[in-house]
Amino acid sequence: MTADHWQRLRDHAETLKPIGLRGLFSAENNRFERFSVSLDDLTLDLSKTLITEETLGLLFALADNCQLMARRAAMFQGAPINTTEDRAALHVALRNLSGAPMYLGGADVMPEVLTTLARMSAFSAAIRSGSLTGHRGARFTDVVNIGIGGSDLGPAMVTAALAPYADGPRLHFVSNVDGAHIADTLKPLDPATTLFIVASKTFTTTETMTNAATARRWIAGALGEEAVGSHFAAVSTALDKVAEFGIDKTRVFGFWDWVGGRYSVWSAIGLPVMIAIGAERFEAFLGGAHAMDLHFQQAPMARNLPVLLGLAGVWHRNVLGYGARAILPYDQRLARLPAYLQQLDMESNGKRVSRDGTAVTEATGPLVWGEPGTNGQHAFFQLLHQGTDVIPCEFIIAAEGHEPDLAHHHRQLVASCLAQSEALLRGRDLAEARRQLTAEGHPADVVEKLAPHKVFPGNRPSITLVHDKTTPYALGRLIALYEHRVFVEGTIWNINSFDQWGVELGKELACALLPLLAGQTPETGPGEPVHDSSTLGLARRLCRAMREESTTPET
Ligand SMILES: O=P(O)(O)OC[C@H]1O[C@](O)(CO)[C@@H](O)[C@@H]1O
Repeated sequence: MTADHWQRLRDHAETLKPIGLRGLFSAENNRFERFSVSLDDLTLDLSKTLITEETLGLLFALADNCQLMARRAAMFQGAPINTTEDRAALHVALRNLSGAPMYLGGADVMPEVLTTLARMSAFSAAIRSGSLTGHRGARFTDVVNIGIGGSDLGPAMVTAALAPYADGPRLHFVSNVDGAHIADTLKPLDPATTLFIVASKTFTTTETMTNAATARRWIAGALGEEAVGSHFAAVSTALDKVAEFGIDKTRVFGFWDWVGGRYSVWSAIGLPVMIAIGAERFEAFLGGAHAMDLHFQQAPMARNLPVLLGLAGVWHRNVLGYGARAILPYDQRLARLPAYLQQLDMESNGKRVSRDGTAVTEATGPLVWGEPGTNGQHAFFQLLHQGTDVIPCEFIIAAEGHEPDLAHHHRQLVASCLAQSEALLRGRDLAEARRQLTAEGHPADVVEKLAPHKVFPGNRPSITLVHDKTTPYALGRLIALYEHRVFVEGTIWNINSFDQWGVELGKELACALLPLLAGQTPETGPGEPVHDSSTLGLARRLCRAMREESTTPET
């Protein structure tokens, strides 16, 4: 019974709480050796979490009880584990560069995967070399990816992270339907040297279709309708819809319904990344993810990074009751990683019913948020250290930066990262605070007044991930680690991590509101308003101002 496993974990947690994290460190001086695990140069340090070997044993037993190994095998075997959409979740095939067969319903998907990859390589090489040009024969200097969610966050995050490896055209990403996004992006660009990639799995997403139509008008307006074909490419699973938009099929890169949007950066959705860094480095990125796939499949639980990271997440969420996790990359170029992981984690595991549709009995995905360190330290770390909620922090740091001339910056970055996790653990008690204030020469009354404010409770958990350098390979491996972590947690919670029904209702209601904002009277059902009075009131209020704005003559 899974309930017994939860109970054992909760009973065990009660025995650890009075000891606390600091207590564990005082009692054992080799926690780092015991609770950190590596895959090549990637080290996962769990020692600053409230765990012991017994904790891990209980978590492994829970994982066994939840059939983690069988579920993992089902994913790699292409079983339709996304049951509500009757689809496999076989994104791992996209980084299987060995080409060893991977089956979906008895058919090997690898030939198609490798063919698409080869087409992407040829296309990106032609753009990078300038052999494929715009309508007027000019080389493309700028590429604008139009997409949202998984069709934006992955390539945008990876392109920024791997900027030191970029030697192709400049990349831009437009996602928001707010006209400001595309307007600001296009302002400095020259239509003659700009290529658009319209990226949408479904090719129906309103934001993307609206932005794509605006981009199309921009090209047609500047270069003529006949130029459109030379300035657009598309990435989609809906090839018929792409054809309707008017993009030539030689410039369309497909992927498959067994690739979820938030798992798609490895597919043709990664085309902008390939254009920026070249096919060889893109393949290194895939190679890093593949190494993590093999590790996830082969390593025993006690050495398995995704299993350990996932179970630490479950321990924090369900047993210790922490509702959030902070993602803190000490790497400015990983600034979009928290946003990327928000979609990966929260769209996957923000669920309230089990796989069979019954209500879950345990809490599921936590709130995921974050910012790069050290900026976060000067903003929200106050709450992490002294707020009333405990938020487990996940620090990510490379041993080496990409700026050899600025090694002293990197030393400060590393020192800050380590100091934060140390401070969270260690804290500062009242006596220490008093001693410090006295040593600073404050009079006794000031010491008494200030000391409580200078207390840090400590005992706050954190996880640290370290690798040598954020190379394409290391980044691929890191993202795949987080993907599998989400899978491990979703398996323990017995939810479907691969659907996203929760995004639908808002989309439907937005469609229903559009006529109202265009000044039409909403239809009402028998005796019932279609919209609640707040939504209706706000819509009318906005509508009035919108019309006034649109009729205001330009000055
Ligand atoms: O690639 P598409 O089909 O435009 O979808 C974009 C995003 O929208 C979502 O469906 C959520 O609305 C995501 O799952 C997806 O990544």
